[in-house]
Amino acid sequence: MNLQLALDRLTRDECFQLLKETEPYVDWIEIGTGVIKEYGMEIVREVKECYREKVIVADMKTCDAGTHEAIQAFEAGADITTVMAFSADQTILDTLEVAKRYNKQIMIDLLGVTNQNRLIELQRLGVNLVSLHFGKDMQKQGELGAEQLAFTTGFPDVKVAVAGGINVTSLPRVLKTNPHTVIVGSAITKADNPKQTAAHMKGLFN
Ligand SMILES: O=C(CO)[C@H](O)[C@H](O)COP(=O)(O)O
Repeated sequence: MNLQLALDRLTRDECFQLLKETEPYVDWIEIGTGVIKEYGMEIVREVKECYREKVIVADMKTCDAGTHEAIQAFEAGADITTVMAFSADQTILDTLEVAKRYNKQIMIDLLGVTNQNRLIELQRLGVNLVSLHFGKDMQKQGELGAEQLAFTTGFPDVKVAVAGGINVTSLPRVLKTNPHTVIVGSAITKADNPKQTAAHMKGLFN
């Protein structure tokens, strides 16, 4: 099981300071969508250069122009780039094709998808990595519940990453569902002691 640290709503310096402190406990590093919007692909390139042994996830949240955006992410050094599940099938197919060409991966973000039929379709298109994502704004009205966590049950061939306000309290409940990857952002990045929090959370994986 991987711990993916999501770097969102942070400056470049904050990203690198957080990585310096938490790197031993983190398996995958996500450059958040807002951080990419602020600093462009250059920050993906810089993080990969500093952390070559880590899996770098560029949270591009691509929903169109899939070929172009997947190439942008992989050329910058991302190992995985994200694509929204509601995108046209052609976008999903195009990004999968680019990933194959670069020997990299696509993570499909299920934000807003409530019908399992889309997951069936995605699997048929060749998708094998998804993120079960309870969005930042949805978190204002609740938290990732058992119903959302059960959404990918019955898809043993699909690797599932789980995201959305996961903290020290909710992590044990998430871990019980045996996800491939747990994505944690603010619980670590906004913690008084990010290093201690990352170490504690990673410790719960064992
Ligand atoms: O994709 C994201 C926001 O769009 C975040 O990466 C994801 O929600 C994890 O962050 P947090 O733990 O703060 O919710």
